[in-house]
Amino acid sequence: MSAELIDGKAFAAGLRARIAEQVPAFRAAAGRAPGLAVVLVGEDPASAVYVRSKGRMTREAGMESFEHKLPADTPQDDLVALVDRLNADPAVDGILVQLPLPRHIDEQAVLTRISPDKDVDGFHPVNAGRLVTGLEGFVPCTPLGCLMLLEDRLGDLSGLDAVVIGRSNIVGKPMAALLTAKSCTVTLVHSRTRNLPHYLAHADIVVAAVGRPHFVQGDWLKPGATVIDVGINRTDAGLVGDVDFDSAASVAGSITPVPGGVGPMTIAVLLRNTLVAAHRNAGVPLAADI
Ligand SMILES: NC(=O)C1=CN([C@@H]2O[C@H](COP(=O)(O)OP(=O)(O)OC[C@H]3O[C@@H](n4cnc5c(N)ncnc54)[C@H](OP(=O)(O)O)[C@@H]3O)[C@@H](O)[C@H]2O)C=CC1
Ligand SMILES: Nc1nc(=O)c2c([nH]1)NC[C@@H]1CN(c3ccc(C(=O)N[C@@H](CCC(=O)O)C(=O)O)cc3)C=[N+]21
Repeated sequence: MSAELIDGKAFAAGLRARIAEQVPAFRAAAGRAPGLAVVLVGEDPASAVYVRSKGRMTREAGMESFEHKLPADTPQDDLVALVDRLNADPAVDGILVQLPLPRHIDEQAVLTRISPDKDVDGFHPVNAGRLVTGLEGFVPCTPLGCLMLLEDRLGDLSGLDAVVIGRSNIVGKPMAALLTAKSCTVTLVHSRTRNLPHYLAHADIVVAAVGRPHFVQGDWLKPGATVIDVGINRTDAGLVGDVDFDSAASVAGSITPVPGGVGPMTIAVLLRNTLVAAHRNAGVPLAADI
Protein backbone atom coordinates (compact mmCIF):
# COMPACT_ATOMS: atom_id res chain seq x y z
CA MET A 1 0.00 0.00 0.00
CA SER A 2 1.34 3.43 -0.92
CA ALA A 3 -1.72 5.63 -0.21
CA GLU A 4 -2.00 7.67 2.94
CA LEU A 5 -4.94 6.79 5.17
CA ILE A 6 -7.54 9.49 5.74
CA ASP A 7 -8.47 9.02 9.39
CA GLY A 8 -12.16 9.96 9.47
CA LYS A 9 -12.53 8.55 12.95
CA ALA A 10 -9.92 10.95 14.38
CA PHE A 11 -11.22 13.92 12.35
CA ALA A 12 -14.75 13.19 13.59
CA ALA A 13 -13.58 13.02 17.20
CA GLY A 14 -11.96 16.45 16.81
CA LEU A 15 -15.12 17.87 15.23
CA ARG A 16 -17.26 16.49 18.07
CA ALA A 17 -14.88 18.06 20.60
CA ARG A 18 -15.17 21.47 18.87
CA ILE A 19 -18.97 21.14 18.91
CA ALA A 20 -18.99 20.19 22.60
CA GLU A 21 -16.94 23.33 23.38
CA GLN A 22 -19.67 25.53 21.89
CA VAL A 23 -22.60 23.93 23.70
CA PRO A 24 -22.17 25.73 27.08
CA ALA A 25 -22.45 29.14 25.40
CA PHE A 26 -25.68 28.03 23.74
CA ARG A 27 -27.05 26.72 27.03
CA ALA A 28 -26.21 30.01 28.76
CA ALA A 29 -27.84 32.11 26.04
CA ALA A 30 -30.91 29.95 25.39
CA GLY A 31 -31.47 28.49 28.86
CA ARG A 32 -31.66 24.97 27.48
CA ALA A 33 -29.55 22.35 25.70
CA PRO A 34 -29.66 21.77 21.94
CA GLY A 35 -32.02 18.82 21.34
CA LEU A 36 -31.95 16.07 18.71
CA ALA A 37 -34.89 13.70 18.19
CA VAL A 38 -34.17 10.39 16.47
CA VAL A 39 -37.06 8.23 15.28
CA LEU A 40 -36.54 4.54 14.56
CA VAL A 41 -39.35 2.45 13.09
CA GLY A 42 -38.88 -1.32 13.30
CA GLU A 43 -36.17 -3.61 14.54
CA ASP A 44 -33.40 -3.50 11.89
CA PRO A 45 -30.32 -4.41 13.98
CA ALA A 46 -27.87 -2.19 12.01
CA SER A 47 -30.20 0.80 12.37
CA ALA A 48 -30.55 0.13 16.09
CA VAL A 49 -26.73 0.22 16.45
CA TYR A 50 -26.51 3.61 14.65
CA VAL A 51 -29.36 5.07 16.70
CA ARG A 52 -27.67 3.98 19.94
CA SER A 53 -24.31 5.48 18.96
CA LYS A 54 -26.00 8.70 17.75
CA GLY A 55 -27.72 8.97 21.15
CA ARG A 56 -24.49 8.39 23.06
CA MET A 57 -22.49 10.91 21.02
CA THR A 58 -25.30 13.48 21.28
CA ARG A 59 -25.21 13.26 25.07
CA GLU A 60 -21.39 13.29 25.12
CA ALA A 61 -21.50 16.60 23.23
CA GLY A 62 -23.75 18.06 25.96
CA MET A 63 -26.92 17.94 23.87
CA GLU A 64 -30.22 16.33 24.68
CA SER A 65 -31.20 13.15 22.82
CA PHE A 66 -34.86 12.18 22.42
CA GLU A 67 -35.19 8.64 21.09
CA HIS A 68 -38.50 7.38 19.71
CA LYS A 69 -38.68 3.67 18.90
CA LEU A 70 -41.84 2.62 17.12
CA PRO A 71 -42.94 -0.91 16.15
CA ALA A 72 -42.41 -2.05 12.54
CA ASP A 73 -46.18 -2.04 11.87
CA THR A 74 -46.68 1.59 12.95
CA PRO A 75 -49.24 3.20 10.60
CA GLN A 76 -47.88 6.06 8.47
CA ASP A 77 -50.41 8.45 10.05
CA ASP A 78 -48.98 7.75 13.52
CA LEU A 79 -45.42 8.44 12.32
CA VAL A 80 -46.55 11.68 10.64
CA ALA A 81 -48.35 12.67 13.86
CA LEU A 82 -45.13 12.12 15.82
CA VAL A 83 -43.20 14.29 13.33
CA ASP A 84 -45.85 17.00 13.80
CA ARG A 85 -45.41 16.86 17.59
CA LEU A 86 -41.61 17.07 17.25
CA ASN A 87 -41.95 20.01 14.81
CA ALA A 88 -43.98 21.84 17.48
CA ASP A 89 -41.75 20.91 20.45
CA PRO A 90 -39.47 23.84 21.40
CA ALA A 91 -36.97 21.46 23.10
CA VAL A 92 -36.33 19.71 19.76
CA ASP A 93 -33.97 21.49 17.35
CA GLY A 94 -33.25 18.60 15.00
CA ILE A 95 -35.34 15.65 13.80
CA LEU A 96 -33.88 12.54 12.17
CA VAL A 97 -36.13 9.74 10.92
CA GLN A 98 -33.87 6.75 10.42
CA LEU A 99 -33.98 5.25 6.92
CA PRO A 100 -34.94 2.88 5.43
CA LEU A 101 -38.54 2.92 6.66
CA PRO A 102 -40.76 -0.19 6.50
CA ARG A 103 -42.25 -0.76 3.05
CA HIS A 104 -45.81 0.26 3.95
CA ILE A 105 -44.63 3.82 4.71
CA ASP A 106 -44.14 6.46 1.99
CA GLU A 107 -40.68 7.81 2.82
CA GLN A 108 -41.16 11.13 1.00
CA ALA A 109 -44.46 11.78 2.80
CA VAL A 110 -42.62 11.52 6.13
CA LEU A 111 -39.44 13.39 5.14
CA THR A 112 -41.37 16.31 3.61
CA ARG A 113 -43.40 16.61 6.83
CA ILE A 114 -40.26 17.48 8.87
CA SER A 115 -39.94 21.24 9.31
CA PRO A 116 -37.07 22.41 7.03
CA ASP A 117 -35.77 24.36 10.07
CA LYS A 118 -35.35 21.08 12.01
CA ASP A 119 -34.23 18.96 9.04
CA VAL A 120 -30.69 18.21 10.28
CA ASP A 121 -30.40 15.33 7.77
CA GLY A 122 -30.91 17.86 4.95
CA PHE A 123 -33.30 15.48 3.14
CA HIS A 124 -36.25 17.91 2.78
CA PRO A 125 -36.71 19.17 -0.81
CA VAL A 126 -36.49 22.75 0.49
CA ASN A 127 -32.99 22.06 1.82
CA ALA A 128 -32.02 20.14 -1.34
CA GLY A 129 -33.13 23.20 -3.33
CA ARG A 130 -31.18 25.54 -1.09
CA LEU A 131 -28.05 23.43 -1.60
CA VAL A 132 -28.20 23.56 -5.39
CA THR A 133 -29.05 27.27 -5.45
CA GLY A 134 -26.34 28.22 -2.94
CA LEU A 135 -28.68 29.35 -0.16
CA GLU A 136 -28.08 28.66 3.52
CA GLY A 137 -29.81 25.48 4.68
CA PHE A 138 -29.01 22.03 5.98
CA VAL A 139 -26.64 19.86 3.94
CA PRO A 140 -26.89 16.05 4.20
CA CYS A 141 -24.43 14.79 6.81
CA THR A 142 -22.57 12.14 4.81
CA PRO A 143 -21.62 14.30 1.80
CA LEU A 144 -20.75 17.27 4.03
CA GLY A 145 -18.51 14.96 6.07
CA CYS A 146 -16.83 13.77 2.85
CA LEU A 147 -16.25 17.38 1.79
CA MET A 148 -14.65 18.21 5.14
CA LEU A 149 -12.22 15.29 4.73
CA LEU A 150 -11.41 16.37 1.15
CA GLU A 151 -10.75 20.01 2.09
CA ASP A 152 -8.67 18.94 5.06
CA ARG A 153 -6.55 16.77 2.79
CA LEU A 154 -6.39 18.88 -0.40
CA GLY A 155 -7.12 22.46 0.67
CA ASP A 156 -8.77 24.41 -2.17
CA LEU A 157 -10.64 22.00 -4.48
CA SER A 158 -11.10 24.54 -7.27
CA GLY A 159 -10.48 23.11 -10.76
CA LEU A 160 -10.03 19.52 -9.65
CA ASP A 161 -11.74 16.71 -11.58
CA ALA A 162 -14.18 14.85 -9.33
CA VAL A 163 -16.17 11.71 -10.08
CA VAL A 164 -19.08 10.80 -7.82
CA ILE A 165 -20.33 7.23 -8.19
CA GLY A 166 -24.02 6.98 -7.24
CA ARG A 167 -26.91 9.42 -7.64
CA SER A 168 -29.02 8.90 -4.51
CA ASN A 169 -30.72 11.87 -2.88
CA ILE A 170 -28.89 11.26 0.38
CA VAL A 171 -25.30 10.85 -0.86
CA GLY A 172 -24.47 11.07 -4.58
CA LYS A 173 -26.57 14.04 -5.72
CA PRO A 174 -25.80 16.34 -2.76
CA MET A 175 -22.11 15.33 -3.00
CA ALA A 176 -22.05 16.41 -6.64
CA ALA A 177 -23.77 19.71 -5.70
CA LEU A 178 -21.22 20.41 -2.95
CA LEU A 179 -18.24 19.69 -5.19
CA THR A 180 -19.79 21.86 -7.92
CA ALA A 181 -20.10 24.70 -5.39
CA LYS A 182 -16.39 24.22 -4.60
CA SER A 183 -15.58 24.68 -8.31
CA CYS A 184 -14.63 21.08 -9.08
CA THR A 185 -15.41 19.72 -12.54
CA VAL A 186 -17.92 17.07 -11.50
CA THR A 187 -18.95 13.89 -13.30
CA LEU A 188 -21.80 11.92 -11.74
CA VAL A 189 -21.85 8.27 -12.79
CA HIS A 190 -24.40 5.56 -12.00
CA SER A 191 -25.64 2.13 -13.01
CA ARG A 192 -26.51 3.24 -16.57
CA THR A 193 -23.10 4.81 -17.18
CA ARG A 194 -21.26 3.25 -20.11
CA ASN A 195 -17.57 2.62 -19.56
CA LEU A 196 -17.31 3.86 -16.00
CA PRO A 197 -13.52 3.28 -15.75
CA HIS A 198 -13.09 5.82 -18.59
CA TYR A 199 -14.36 8.62 -16.31
CA LEU A 200 -12.41 7.47 -13.26
CA ALA A 201 -9.10 7.55 -15.17
CA HIS A 202 -9.16 11.38 -15.12
CA ALA A 203 -10.44 11.89 -11.58
CA ASP A 204 -8.38 13.70 -8.94
CA ILE A 205 -11.21 12.96 -6.49
CA VAL A 206 -13.38 9.82 -6.39
CA VAL A 207 -16.37 9.53 -4.08
CA ALA A 208 -17.87 6.02 -4.14
CA ALA A 209 -21.48 5.68 -2.92
CA VAL A 210 -22.63 2.58 -4.78
CA GLY A 211 -23.69 0.03 -2.19
CA ARG A 212 -21.61 -2.77 -3.75
CA PRO A 213 -18.71 -4.28 -1.83
CA HIS A 214 -15.23 -3.89 -3.42
CA PHE A 215 -16.78 -2.25 -6.53
CA VAL A 216 -14.08 0.31 -7.43
CA GLN A 217 -10.89 -1.32 -8.70
CA GLY A 218 -7.41 0.12 -8.19
CA ASP A 219 -6.54 -0.07 -11.89
CA TRP A 220 -9.48 2.25 -12.70
CA LEU A 221 -7.92 5.08 -10.67
CA LYS A 222 -5.60 7.89 -11.68
CA PRO A 223 -2.35 7.49 -9.72
CA GLY A 224 -2.37 9.80 -6.70
CA ALA A 225 -6.17 10.24 -6.65
CA THR A 226 -7.96 11.01 -3.39
CA VAL A 227 -10.53 8.27 -2.77
CA ILE A 228 -13.50 8.66 -0.41
CA ASP A 229 -15.31 5.38 0.26
CA VAL A 230 -18.86 5.98 1.50
CA GLY A 231 -19.93 2.34 1.25
CA ILE A 232 -21.05 0.40 4.30
CA ASN A 233 -21.53 -3.23 3.33
CA ARG A 234 -21.91 -6.03 5.82
CA THR A 235 -20.26 -9.18 4.45
CA ASP A 236 -19.11 -12.48 5.95
CA ALA A 237 -15.66 -10.88 6.13
CA GLY A 238 -17.07 -7.97 8.19
CA LEU A 239 -17.80 -4.35 7.28
CA VAL A 240 -16.38 -3.37 3.86
CA GLY A 241 -16.66 -0.32 1.62
CA ASP A 242 -17.52 0.17 -2.06
CA VAL A 243 -13.82 0.38 -2.96
CA ASP A 244 -11.54 -2.62 -3.34
CA PHE A 245 -9.26 -1.26 -0.66
CA ASP A 246 -6.10 -3.27 -1.30
CA SER A 247 -5.87 -2.62 -5.05
CA ALA A 248 -7.00 1.03 -4.65
CA ALA A 249 -4.51 1.78 -1.88
CA SER A 250 -1.61 0.84 -4.15
CA VAL A 251 -2.62 3.48 -6.74
CA ALA A 252 -4.40 6.24 -4.79
CA GLY A 253 -2.63 9.14 -3.08
CA SER A 254 -4.95 8.93 -0.09
CA ILE A 255 -7.98 6.87 0.81
CA THR A 256 -10.56 6.51 3.59
CA PRO A 257 -10.80 3.13 5.33
CA VAL A 258 -14.05 1.32 6.15
CA PRO A 259 -14.73 1.29 9.05
CA GLY A 260 -13.11 4.43 10.47
CA GLY A 261 -13.57 6.74 7.46
CA VAL A 262 -16.81 8.40 6.37
CA GLY A 263 -19.14 6.65 8.86
CA PRO A 264 -17.94 8.49 11.99
CA MET A 265 -18.02 11.80 10.03
CA THR A 266 -21.74 11.31 9.32
CA ILE A 267 -22.57 11.30 13.03
CA ALA A 268 -20.24 14.21 13.86
CA VAL A 269 -21.82 16.35 11.10
CA LEU A 270 -25.26 15.42 12.41
CA LEU A 271 -24.25 16.95 15.76
CA ARG A 272 -22.85 19.98 13.94
CA ASN A 273 -26.12 20.46 12.05
CA THR A 274 -28.05 20.09 15.30
CA LEU A 275 -25.96 22.80 16.99
CA VAL A 276 -26.47 25.10 13.99
CA ALA A 277 -30.24 24.36 14.05
CA ALA A 278 -30.39 25.16 17.76
CA HIS A 279 -28.73 28.55 17.27
CA ARG A 280 -31.01 29.42 14.34
CA ASN A 281 -34.17 28.21 16.09
CA ALA A 282 -33.33 30.08 19.32
CA GLY A 283 -32.14 33.22 17.51
CA VAL A 284 -28.71 32.97 19.18
CA PRO A 285 -25.76 33.77 16.88
CA LEU A 286 -23.03 31.12 16.59
CA ALA A 287 -19.69 32.30 18.00
CA ALA A 288 -17.61 30.59 15.30
CA ASP A 289 -18.20 28.64 12.13
CA ILE A 290 -17.89 24.88 12.65
N1 LIG B 1 -20.96 6.07 5.71
C1 LIG B 1 -22.18 6.56 5.87
O1 LIG B 1 -22.42 7.34 6.75
C2 LIG B 1 -23.25 6.18 4.91
C3 LIG B 1 -23.03 5.13 4.07
N2 LIG B 1 -23.95 4.78 3.13
C4 LIG B 1 -23.57 3.69 2.22
O2 LIG B 1 -23.24 4.27 0.96
C5 LIG B 1 -23.61 3.41 -0.08
C6 LIG B 1 -24.54 4.13 -1.03
O3 LIG B 1 -25.71 4.52 -0.33
P1 LIG B 1 -26.96 5.18 -1.06
O4 LIG B 1 -26.52 6.33 -1.85
O5 LIG B 1 -28.00 5.36 -0.03
O6 LIG B 1 -27.36 3.96 -2.04
P2 LIG B 1 -28.47 3.82 -3.19
O7 LIG B 1 -28.68 2.36 -3.34
O8 LIG B 1 -29.61 4.72 -2.93
O9 LIG B 1 -27.71 4.38 -4.49
C7 LIG B 1 -26.68 3.66 -5.08
C8 LIG B 1 -26.24 4.34 -6.35
O10 LIG B 1 -25.21 3.56 -6.93
C9 LIG B 1 -25.51 3.34 -8.30
N3 LIG B 1 -25.02 2.04 -8.74
C10 LIG B 1 -25.45 0.82 -8.36
N4 LIG B 1 -24.78 -0.14 -9.03
C11 LIG B 1 -23.92 0.49 -9.84
C12 LIG B 1 -22.98 0.05 -10.80
N5 LIG B 1 -22.78 -1.26 -11.06
N6 LIG B 1 -22.26 0.97 -11.48
C13 LIG B 1 -22.44 2.28 -11.24
N7 LIG B 1 -23.32 2.76 -10.35
C14 LIG B 1 -24.06 1.87 -9.66
C15 LIG B 1 -27.01 3.40 -8.42
O11 LIG B 1 -27.35 3.75 -9.75
P3 LIG B 1 -28.89 3.94 -10.24
O12 LIG B 1 -29.31 5.26 -9.69
O13 LIG B 1 -28.78 3.95 -11.71
O14 LIG B 1 -29.64 2.80 -9.67
C16 LIG B 1 -27.34 4.47 -7.40
O15 LIG B 1 -27.32 5.75 -7.97
C17 LIG B 1 -24.19 2.17 0.60
O16 LIG B 1 -23.15 1.23 0.78
C18 LIG B 1 -24.63 2.71 1.95
O17 LIG B 1 -24.67 1.71 2.93
C19 LIG B 1 -25.10 5.49 2.98
C20 LIG B 1 -25.38 6.55 3.81
C21 LIG B 1 -24.49 6.95 4.88
N1 LIG C 1 -32.15 9.46 8.32
C1 LIG C 1 -30.98 8.84 8.18
N2 LIG C 1 -29.84 9.55 8.26
C2 LIG C 1 -28.63 8.91 8.14
O1 LIG C 1 -27.57 9.57 8.20
C3 LIG C 1 -28.61 7.50 7.95
C4 LIG C 1 -29.83 6.82 7.87
N3 LIG C 1 -30.99 7.51 7.98
N4 LIG C 1 -29.85 5.48 7.67
C5 LIG C 1 -28.63 4.70 7.60
C6 LIG C 1 -27.47 5.51 7.09
C7 LIG C 1 -26.12 4.91 7.41
N5 LIG C 1 -25.51 5.84 8.33
C8 LIG C 1 -24.30 5.61 9.01
C9 LIG C 1 -23.92 6.33 10.12
C10 LIG C 1 -22.76 6.03 10.81
C11 LIG C 1 -21.96 5.00 10.42
C12 LIG C 1 -20.75 4.67 11.22
O2 LIG C 1 -20.46 5.28 12.22
N6 LIG C 1 -19.96 3.65 10.80
C13 LIG C 1 -18.76 3.21 11.48
C14 LIG C 1 -18.82 1.74 11.87
C15 LIG C 1 -20.13 1.28 12.41
C16 LIG C 1 -20.18 -0.24 12.55
O3 LIG C 1 -19.18 -0.85 12.95
O4 LIG C 1 -21.25 -0.79 12.27
C17 LIG C 1 -17.55 3.34 10.54
O5 LIG C 1 -17.77 3.36 9.32
O6 LIG C 1 -16.45 3.42 11.06
C18 LIG C 1 -22.31 4.27 9.31
C19 LIG C 1 -23.46 4.59 8.61
C20 LIG C 1 -26.33 6.89 8.54
N7 LIG C 1 -27.44 6.79 7.83
